[in-house]
This record gives sequence, C-alpha cells and structure tokens, in this order.
Amino acid sequence: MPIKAILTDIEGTTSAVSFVFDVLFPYAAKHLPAFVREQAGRADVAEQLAAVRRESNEPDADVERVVEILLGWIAEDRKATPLKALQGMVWEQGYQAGQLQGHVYPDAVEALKRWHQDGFQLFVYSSGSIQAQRLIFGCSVAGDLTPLFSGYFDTTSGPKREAQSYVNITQAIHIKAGQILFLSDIVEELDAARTAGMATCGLAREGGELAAHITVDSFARIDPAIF
Ligand SMILES: CSCCC(=O)C(=O)COP(=O)(O)O
Ligand SMILES: [Mg+2]
Repeated sequence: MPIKAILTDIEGTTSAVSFVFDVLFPYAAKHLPAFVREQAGRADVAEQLAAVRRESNEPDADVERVVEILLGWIAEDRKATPLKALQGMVWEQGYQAGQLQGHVYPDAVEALKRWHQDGFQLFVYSSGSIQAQRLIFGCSVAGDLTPLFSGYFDTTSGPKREAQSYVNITQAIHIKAGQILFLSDIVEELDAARTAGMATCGLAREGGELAAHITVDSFARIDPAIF
C-alpha cells in the first residue's frame, strides 16, 4: 500500500531534544508558577488545575500545592495532559514576546515542504499539547510551517507508547494505517505504531539503530516510496 500520510513526533525527530529540555522545560518551570497563580480563575486554566488535582489524587490541593506538583512533573518529564496543556499556555506568552523560537532541523523543514508539495498529508503526534505543537511550528526558526500540516494529535488521543492511540489517530484522519508512515526517535512509540498497522521509520540523530525499525539520522534519507 503506498504511503499517503506522514505522522511525525517532535522532540528528537523534527526538533532537538536539547531545545525541549534546555529551553522549553526551563522556560515553563520559571514562568508557570506566576502564570498559574495569576490565571487560576480563568476557565481553561481552572479546568487543567482540576485535572492536576484528579491525576495526583489530591482533590483538596490549593494553588501553591498544585504549582509544586506541576514543577515535580516537569522535573520528571511526566507526559501528563494537564501539565502539557498549561505548558502550552505559558510557552504561548514566550513565543508572543519573542523570547522563544521553535527549533526545527533544516533537513526536517526541507523534507516536510517537499512531501507537502508532493501531495502527502502531514500530521503531528507529540506529547506536547496541540497548542504547543502549533507554536513550535508556527513560530519556528524557519518561519511559519503550520500551512504544511493537515492535523495535530496530542495525549488526548492517548499515550504515545500505546497502540490504541495510533488506532485512534488512524480513525481520525480516515487513512488506512498501512498508508501512514510514523516517524519517531523512541522505539516504544515505533513499536506501538507498528502494532496498530502503521509503517515506521526511526530517527537516530546521533547515529545508531532503533531495534527492528528502518532508522535514519536525517529526514533527507527518508523516501516514503520505500515503505
Ligand atoms: C510541542 S513541543 C514540546 C514537546 C513536549 O512537551 C514533549 O513532552 C515532547 O514530547 P514528544 O512526544 O514530542 O517527544
Ligand atoms: Mg520524540
């Protein structure tokens, strides 16, 4: 079955792990406490704070305790949906103020533009919220790349290491799983996508192999026609 769509991870795949760990996460850790304290009454923020209380089994946590929980989750890189939603809101302020610019590897920019021109539908699947995904590509070092993408998926479609999440995405985009090529730097994500029937390609930017998956070190080496 020919590939019709490409679904890509962000951190470690289109974009440097160091951008996420050394720039985005510290920015969120620095600015999230004040953001939460000041915006706790906003409906979309309050909804996420309630979700933090539920997920941490601390229904009575006050705002200061919720901030503490969130900072702990950032430190352990927990892919918790409410944390990701709040990080996206905080990062929006940074992108808007010109303090953040999304890192995307030049080879990824070039390939995504070419694949889009060649008629492939492009989608993103990241643990970062959909808002955060639109920001990293919309305010990227290569300009606004969002016109290239047909859709975005985050952990509201399920965790990235579970096959059901990829089934959910397949159903949402109405393309057969075998016609979707999933790109990631994490073998458990590639395994889950393969279990759901997707074609897979691993990205190992520093070289090496991602067990049992075709692995490349650059988007320049990905030819969707061979999958
Ligand atoms: C959307 S940029 C921020 C990425 C992020 O928060 C994260 O946890 C990385 O997850 P990924 O699934 O892209 O590896
Ligand atoms: Mg990744």
